[in-house]
Amino acid sequence: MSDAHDYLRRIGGLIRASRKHRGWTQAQLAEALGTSQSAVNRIEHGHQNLSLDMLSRIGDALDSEIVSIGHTGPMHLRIVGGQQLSGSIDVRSSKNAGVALLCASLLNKGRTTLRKVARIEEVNRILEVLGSIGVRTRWLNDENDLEITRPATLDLSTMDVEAARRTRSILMFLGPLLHELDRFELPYAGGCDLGTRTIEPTLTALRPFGLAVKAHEGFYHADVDREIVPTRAIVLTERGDTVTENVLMAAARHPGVTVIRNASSNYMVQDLCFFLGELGVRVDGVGTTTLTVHGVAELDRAVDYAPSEDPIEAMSLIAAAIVTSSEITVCRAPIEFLEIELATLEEMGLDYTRSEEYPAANGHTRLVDLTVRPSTLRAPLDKIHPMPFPGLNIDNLPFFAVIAAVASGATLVHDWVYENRAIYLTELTKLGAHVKLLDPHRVYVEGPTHWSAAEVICPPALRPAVVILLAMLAAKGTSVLRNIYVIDRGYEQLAQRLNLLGARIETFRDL
Ligand SMILES: CC(=O)N[C@H]1[C@@H](OP(=O)(O)OP(=O)(O)OC[C@H]2O[C@@H](n3ccc(=O)[nH]c3=O)[C@H](O)[C@@H]2O)O[C@H](CO)[C@@H](O)[C@@H]1O
Ligand SMILES: C=C(OP(=O)(O)O)C(=O)O
Repeated sequence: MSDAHDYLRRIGGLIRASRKHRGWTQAQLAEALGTSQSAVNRIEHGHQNLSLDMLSRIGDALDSEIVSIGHTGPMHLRIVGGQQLSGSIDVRSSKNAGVALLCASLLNKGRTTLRKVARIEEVNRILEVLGSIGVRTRWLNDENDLEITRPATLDLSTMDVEAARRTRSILMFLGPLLHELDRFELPYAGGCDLGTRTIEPTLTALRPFGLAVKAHEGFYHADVDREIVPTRAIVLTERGDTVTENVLMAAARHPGVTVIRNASSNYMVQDLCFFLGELGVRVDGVGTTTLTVHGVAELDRAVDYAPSEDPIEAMSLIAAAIVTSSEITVCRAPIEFLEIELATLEEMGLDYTRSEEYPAANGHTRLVDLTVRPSTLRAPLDKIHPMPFPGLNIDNLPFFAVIAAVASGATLVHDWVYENRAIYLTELTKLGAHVKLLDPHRVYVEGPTHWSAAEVICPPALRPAVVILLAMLAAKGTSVLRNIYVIDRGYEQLAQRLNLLGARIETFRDL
């Protein structure tokens, strides 16, 4: 086969996958392009030469950047650091609520509309999985509103296993699926590589709903015994987010009252509770560690919900202002989920102001605009460590390493949660920081740092990768950050949005 034909065949495959992802037939795509169904068929099989104009029209019609770019090699960033940033930036909706709500849409026989969903790779993977099992999803506009319509019966045999394996969120199919399938399989979950991330608490917590899971050869094999229903409160062995969300989703369609104790009250869990409320499932105790769910056997409503802003993105932007010594206003920051972080930063000497509070589109979450100004920071007296909400968020902890690097003095950052995340923070030494790994859970950071530009490959964990990017923004000269898929998993157009604040970041791929 010639190179050109192979290339056309690969592009055709991408177009076909993209079209199916949108839930379109060849005829529908043909109509959108003003061509015939047989032409689309030829394109998808690589039997038709494609002009750049046609490729970009297909990209527009299918809303797929991959097609308009036409190749899929890893993406990298080239950063000219040392620029001062300025201006204001809106925080987008959260990755973690986005993926939870996509999974929760499976509970609803009616149409689900989610407003301003983060258009990130993690969401794309779940959309691919949903599309592959027969769920129709459609981006409605440039605002990232998303419509989800599930079929009466789901066909798991056609699941896009490759997409499923790339996200940890696939675990959140367990709760919704146990209501409609007696037996099913899900591939092992992926996500950030942070050392062993157990799923045992999830399996234990779903057992009272009759779910038994055996892990075997890359798949979780699930069996549901409908005779078994919860008879007492479900006590979580860990106050985890995913486990809490799974139990909430299982309880939502269990006709009766389910009490969940030691529940996470973190931001994505709260968004899920509010969404369930819109679906007709009352959840008492939102924001506390005891949730009482008044389940309803059949959920069938046209539901419209706007997940709230991402506290981790807000923290990332605050950290960007701090390390580049810039004045930035971070608008729409969910203050309730940033209070400990801000109190800690205030103690370190951060000069910032916050606006009056105003409600998020979900009507519940409290937002503020935060203006962060250049400050001279000192290391905190005590170690910095995360706790379940309302503590300092574990996903915000890595940002304290790069902030500690610009503060004078020594800071101990203690990540007791993950077996293998702190280790990635030592990559900051490549940019001139003094970061010492004391043991797998603790790093010692000595500042202030004289940053120097470097070339680094993204560690396989989202937040540490962003931390490296922030250090590159601070380092004078040109840095290169390779393989940024891991960042795109959780942030929407981060480089482009930082550029609007005055950063100089260019995206490129290997040829
Ligand atoms: C899609 C999503 O929402 N992902 C978030 C979710 O992942 P997720 O809920 O999947 O988090 P994990 O289940 O991996 O839990 C995090 C880690 O904390 C440990 N642990 C957790 C709670 C506890 O009370 N004791 C304890 O030891 C777990 O063993 C695990 O090692 O929560 C994590 C912790 O907030 C966040 O980093 C992730 O961004
Ligand atoms: C750990 C994270 O994500 P995930 O659970 O998707 O791996 C994160 O958001 O930092």
